[in-house]
Amino acid sequence: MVRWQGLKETIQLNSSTESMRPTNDLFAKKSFVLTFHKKTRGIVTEAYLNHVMEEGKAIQFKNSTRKLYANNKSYNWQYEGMWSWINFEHPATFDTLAIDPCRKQEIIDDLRTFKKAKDYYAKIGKAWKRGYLLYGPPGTGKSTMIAAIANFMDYDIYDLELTSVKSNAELKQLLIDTTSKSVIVIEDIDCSLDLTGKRKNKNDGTERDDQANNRRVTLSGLLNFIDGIWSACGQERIIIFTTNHLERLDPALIRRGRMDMHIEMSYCEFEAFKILAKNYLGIDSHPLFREIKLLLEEINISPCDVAEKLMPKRDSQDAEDCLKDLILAMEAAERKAKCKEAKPKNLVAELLKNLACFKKSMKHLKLKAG
Ligand SMILES: Nc1ncnc2c1ncn2[C@@H]1O[C@H](COP(=O)(O)OP(=O)(O)OP(=O)(O)O)[C@@H](O)[C@H]1O
Repeated sequence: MVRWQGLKETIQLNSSTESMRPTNDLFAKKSFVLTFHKKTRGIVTEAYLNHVMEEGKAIQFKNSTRKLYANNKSYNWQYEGMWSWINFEHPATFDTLAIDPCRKQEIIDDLRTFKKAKDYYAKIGKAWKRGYLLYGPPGTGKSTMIAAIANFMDYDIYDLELTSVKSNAELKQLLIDTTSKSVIVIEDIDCSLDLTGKRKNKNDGTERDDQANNRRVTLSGLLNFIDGIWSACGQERIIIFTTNHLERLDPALIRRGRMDMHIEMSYCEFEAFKILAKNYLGIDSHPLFREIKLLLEEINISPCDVAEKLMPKRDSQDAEDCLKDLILAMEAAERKAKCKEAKPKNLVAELLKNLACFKKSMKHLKLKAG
């Protein structure tokens, strides 16, 4: 039987010992006293205290605020370090993420397995890291997924802006300066690195030929970043790429082993809609759900656009008003899509009409000439 007792002692600092602090400051010193029977000394001082320390560290890590890092430009490293950070306080979780529930469970299972797999990775001789490729149209939840993963794993996020990195050597330095238990993210990877070898300016889309200056990040530099020998310098890391254009990525970059899991973030389907309705309106069902289900089967609407409609815009707007707003928006989108589809048909009809007119005139001309 052990007994813990918390002690709090108030100490007065004097100016000679703490010269940087004002005199007569009062500080509280906290400690704990552990009392146990001498028969249990062996167990308490070894197994029990070790267990308490381990648990304490785990709780401290869980409670410590996670950080969101961004890379600094290299000419500032001397003053600012390689990465700047702010507290990471994104509220997204897997509960609030609107994707197909089976897919969601698969991702959660994968992350859980990864977290426990230190010995397994050591056994198979691989660095303890995993790559995820998130692809899909804008507003389908790729950034939200990254936040949910970081929250689920309790990891810091390193948001790597590739267009600010001048060379492969810099990229390696940045990698070395990241910590374990982290998610390293390169968003919109197709916009940051042209896989033919030229990099693009993210803002205006123009190409910079950095090769001439020998100052560029190349595909091989990036491949080394993901799984070269330096990539094993940290433990327990997840690397995530996002893109709106999967087809623009070099297969070498996204092959299994580099990007282990390819996750498609798709337009809103009914199961995802139900998660959004639960989050935004607090409802599991409604008579209008049937109509919404049918519309979702017909049109492509991003979860981002659905979420926007489900958000009440004024106090008097209830769940039904929001659902009606969503239906109106989807009906408008459906009409627009039908109009687009109809246009080529009209063009063909127009062409056929013109052709008939042309034939008629030719016949007329021939008759005249005859
Ligand atoms: N699947 C989703 N689940 C929950 N919320 C979502 C989802 N998709 C989009 N949202 C909402 O829409 C907003 C935009 O989504 P997000 O930034 O994650 O999309 P994205 O796919 O990263 O877009 P982009 O490709 O333009 O960067 C989010 O703030 C979130 O509120």
